[in-house]
Amino acid sequence: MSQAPILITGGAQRLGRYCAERLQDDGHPVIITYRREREAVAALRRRGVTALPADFSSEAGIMAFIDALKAHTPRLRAVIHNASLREADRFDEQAGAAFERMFHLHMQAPYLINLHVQSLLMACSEPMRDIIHMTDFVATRGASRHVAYAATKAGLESLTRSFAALFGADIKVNAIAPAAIMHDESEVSGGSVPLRSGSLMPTPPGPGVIWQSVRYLLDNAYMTGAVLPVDGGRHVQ
Ligand SMILES: NC(=O)C1=CN([C@@H]2O[C@H](COP(=O)(O)OP(=O)(O)OC[C@H]3O[C@@H](n4cnc5c(N)ncnc54)[C@H](OP(=O)(O)O)[C@@H]3O)[C@@H](O)[C@H]2O)C=CC1
Ligand SMILES: Nc1nc2c(c(=O)[nH]1)N=C([C@H](O)[C@@H](O)CO)CN2
Repeated sequence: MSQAPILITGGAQRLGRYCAERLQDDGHPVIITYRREREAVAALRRRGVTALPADFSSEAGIMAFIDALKAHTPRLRAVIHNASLREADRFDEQAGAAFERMFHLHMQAPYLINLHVQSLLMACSEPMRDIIHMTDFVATRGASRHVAYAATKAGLESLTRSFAALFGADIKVNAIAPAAIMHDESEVSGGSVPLRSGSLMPTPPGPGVIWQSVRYLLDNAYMTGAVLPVDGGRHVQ
């Protein structure tokens, strides 16, 4: 039987795209989600990646994606919850809506998708099945200018531990908590000066360090409920 696919949400750019391409290079069938049709999505399709449209900014959008996913495949090897929106806090009438968007994306989507894909993961006959949550260093530390973002990422980190306990030995559930991995175009005005993340190590390292972490978690049969701090040492500063 051919290998079961690996789903990466928000896999059309940056970290998600890099990992989608490496997983495919390793022989895994890959499914990504995207919101906006564009050349990057077409290029991934040309490589043989399946691209499913999904907008996780509402419960209805999340449930519509789950239905589309179940119609597309009867089983999954892994789910990587990568889709994310890092909105700065607002102090106007839009503050609640911004929080709600990040709640839906960082917490409700992983929660509902995990509950509904349990049967797809259990239909995978390979030795291991995985869920990986992309959280953030600030989930633990907090962030004065991204309060809602950090709080919803902290919620995702809690979901990691809860789902690990719920799924036990059947499905491993782990998180990766990065810091300053790639330039965020909105933060680098003009030049290409690397972001100073305040970490002990030179930044930004690029997406390869996240790919190494994903590969490690997929291959390790004895890890669940863990959060890997891929942050250049910031968590000890
Ligand atoms: N980059 C970094 O240095 C760091 C990243 N992280 C985390 O790692 C992960 C990957 O980071 P990065 O590659 O920079 O992420 P991006 O900011 O590039 O976002 C990834 C994808 O999220 C998707 N997305 C955004 N909103 C929605 C939505 N409402 N519904 C569905 N999909 C949505 C987008 O898909 P599309 O554009 O196709 O619509 C986008 O391609 C994220 O979870 C991020 O929080 C954590 C710390 C540092
Ligand atoms: N969804 C995203 N989350 C995060 C990003 C990003 O680009 N998209 N970037 C970071 C980095 O830490 C960067 O902002 C450097 O400070 C955090 N999360």
